Amino acid sequence: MNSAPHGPATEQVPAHRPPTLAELRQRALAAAAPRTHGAGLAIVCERLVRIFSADGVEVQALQGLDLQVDQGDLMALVGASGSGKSTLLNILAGLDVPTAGTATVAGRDLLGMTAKERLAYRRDVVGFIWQQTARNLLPFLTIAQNVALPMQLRGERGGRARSAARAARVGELLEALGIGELAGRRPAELSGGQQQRAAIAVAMANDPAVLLADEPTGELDSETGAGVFEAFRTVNRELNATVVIVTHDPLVAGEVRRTVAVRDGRTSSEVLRRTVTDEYGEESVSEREYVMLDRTGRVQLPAKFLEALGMEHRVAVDLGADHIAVRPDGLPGH
Ligand SMILES: Nc1ncnc2c1ncn2[C@@H]1O[C@H](COP(=O)(O)OP(=O)(O)OP(=O)(O)O)[C@@H](O)[C@H]1O
Repeated sequence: MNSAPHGPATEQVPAHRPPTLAELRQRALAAAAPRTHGAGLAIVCERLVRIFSADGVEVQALQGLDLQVDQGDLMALVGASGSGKSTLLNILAGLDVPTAGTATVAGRDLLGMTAKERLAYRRDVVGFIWQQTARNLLPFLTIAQNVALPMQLRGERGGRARSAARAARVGELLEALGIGELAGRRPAELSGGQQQRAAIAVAMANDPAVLLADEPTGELDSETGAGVFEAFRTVNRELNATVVIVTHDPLVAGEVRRTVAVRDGRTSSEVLRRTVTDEYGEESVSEREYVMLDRTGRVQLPAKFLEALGMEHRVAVDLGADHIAVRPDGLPGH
């Protein structure tokens, strides 16, 4: 998991001697120092809770979710149906407000915004792409007009120079997404994949810091979906957007550097991928699985690991020099 800088680092005191007064003072100062919380991070969620009440029944869609996303990251959020992915995405998009916890996107505190600030946040700081292709674009406007609309809604005056700059931005975005020649068409005259790429252009119109997408390839066949995913890669790489994609699509989840799994309203595990080059210059992708460690020291071990070793109820833990070993209870010698 990514670590956020939490104030000045303190020196570790060897276990065999008690800390000196100077060391204790240094620790106290470090603890009291203002936290550079969120520096270099596009998204920070801590103990995020969202409770829905429907027909007198309470549903805890998010149950203390923690998530940090680096600026410039391209990541996938996966998880079973009902695990809380869309609830999280709606909160990050400013469409819903959490019941408790903290959520910060591009330095904006999502719990402390006025209605006016929330509107500006949704227009300027985040871009959102829905699964339903028809929901992302206004059917009676051309693709170019759809992309220009968020810029016009900013309401900045500036006459001809401003209009020319907007038109140039529309052209650049459509070219970058490979649909420049479709600028004059209406959404119904585009394929599903082209509509989603146009939706990405609309979401990027005001140059948001974060792009959020809820199952953007869900209605597309895998080849078209791969093209749309490539468009996300382009805006991430060339337009510096941090991209978070909720997906069931194994193709998308397998292609991003980081995949975070949500289970029962919490982030439960994640996979980080990096390309490694061996001594013969051959490139391969190395994958490593991580689990979240919460403030009280709880970790949720991957179900497939527990099943593989038949672990349940109680496990034996041992402290090693640089690791903690978790073994099935009742192994001989443990
Ligand atoms: N507006 C709402 N009112 C009541 N309950 C809700 C509401 N929105 C979501 N829920 C509940 O919250 C839980 C999480 O739902 P959410 O849509 O976030 O899951 P999800 O992981 O996105 O699922 P899916 O993959 O099926 O879209 C579910 O139990 C859902 O029924």
